[in-house]
Amino acid sequence: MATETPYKVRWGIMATGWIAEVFTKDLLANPLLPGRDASDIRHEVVAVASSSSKDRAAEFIAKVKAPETAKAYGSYHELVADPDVDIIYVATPHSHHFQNAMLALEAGKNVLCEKALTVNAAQARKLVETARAKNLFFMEAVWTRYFPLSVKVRELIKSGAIGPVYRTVADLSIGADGFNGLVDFDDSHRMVNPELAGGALLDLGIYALTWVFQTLYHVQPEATKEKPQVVAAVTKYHTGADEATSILLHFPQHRSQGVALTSLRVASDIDGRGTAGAAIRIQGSLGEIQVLGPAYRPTGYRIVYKKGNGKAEVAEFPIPKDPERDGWGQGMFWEADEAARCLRDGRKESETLPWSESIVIMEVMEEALRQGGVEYPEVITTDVFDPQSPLNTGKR
Ligand SMILES: NC(=O)C1=CN([C@@H]2O[C@H](COP(=O)(O)OP(=O)(O)OC[C@H]3O[C@@H](n4cnc5c(N)ncnc54)[C@H](OP(=O)(O)O)[C@@H]3O)[C@@H](O)[C@H]2O)C=CC1
Ligand SMILES: O=C1OC[C@@H](O)[C@H](O)[C@H]1O
Repeated sequence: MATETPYKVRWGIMATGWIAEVFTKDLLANPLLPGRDASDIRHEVVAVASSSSKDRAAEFIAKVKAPETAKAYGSYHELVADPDVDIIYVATPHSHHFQNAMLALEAGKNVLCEKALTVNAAQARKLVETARAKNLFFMEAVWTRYFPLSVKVRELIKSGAIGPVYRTVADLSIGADGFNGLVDFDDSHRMVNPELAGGALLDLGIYALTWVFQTLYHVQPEATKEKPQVVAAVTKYHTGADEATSILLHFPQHRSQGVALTSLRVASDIDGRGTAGAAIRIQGSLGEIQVLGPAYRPTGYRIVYKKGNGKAEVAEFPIPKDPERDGWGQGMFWEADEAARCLRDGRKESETLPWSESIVIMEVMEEALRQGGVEYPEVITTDVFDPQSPLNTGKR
């Protein structure tokens, strides 16, 4: 039997922080491991750029054990100009995403951009317009959406397994109270620093919204797609960023409601052992799906039926670990595989997280932050692209 030659995608990594490392190691993990079985595509890391220095990019390449042939750049401008790069993974703080993703798109590069996609909806719309005009692939890197578990949950909902879904309650809260009025992040840290678009909602609440959206909005038929009405409660931290945000989402035509919660101080999983119960409950009239584990990296689910006599169906979804790469594997490779397949098939957006849905989610977050009076500086909220913005040149 003839074997298909895998489609090869050449990645350029923009930035060298925490998530850049996690994602790049996932790119380098064996795609054939059971549970992933991606025999049709291959990822290559061909270049890495750091706005700090070329040395930092070189250190990153060595640290993640990328091939020695990978090029190290000391600027984002050099990376986007590299003709050997097919797609750029933007791994800067969300304050930078608009300018950095525009830099790549304007240079004719496909883009996978970390969450939160942008700081506001106007920036997200501008990126989508640019990708469309330039016929480029563009996707928000909400990795959770591409987990086999998420795929299965969406299938269960569409098949009517728990009846019509009327409510989803989802929480991602990390228990980082400092017990001194502060939280466990310095004021300069991107989690709470308004200059880096800090705050619980854009960083963590987006995962709670991901569960509300993929269970209540994504599954709606196209003909009756309905944006939610939004009511939010926001507690501001002394830096001006939100430390806790709770959002009620109402889809009146579909008679459904979502509750998306996030907090830096309390925890979804207070003892780290799941004793507090599922942080995500997808509630239908015949039963409910309880998603286990953190909202960003769920580990399994339990389905409890109304007439189940107390019995629950439980399914676990382990993340494949690569024994040849120090047991590495975080589950970010599934989104990378989706990006690769989109490039191979000439698709410019992923059906799993279409451009229009990323924009609606940004609209919801913008509205919640507006209701809470959270404001960010002009340099990170503008939707005017400036290749020489300090966000692109790294001049901090
Ligand atoms: N999907 C997921 O699970 C996760 C996603 N994220 C997302 O990834 C993005 C980056 O987060 P994370 O990796 O934790 O952040 P880090 O602070 O660890 O890294 C960000 C990198 O961006 C570059 N950068 C450029 N300008 C600045 C600046 N002014 N301040 C700080 N860094 C700058 C730096 O790389 P260099 O100097 O090389 O240019 C830096 O190392 C965020 O949008 C976050 O929401 C984060 C964690 C998990
Ligand atoms: O995206 C994320 O997921 C994991 C969290 O720990 C992290 O703060 C966040 O950025």
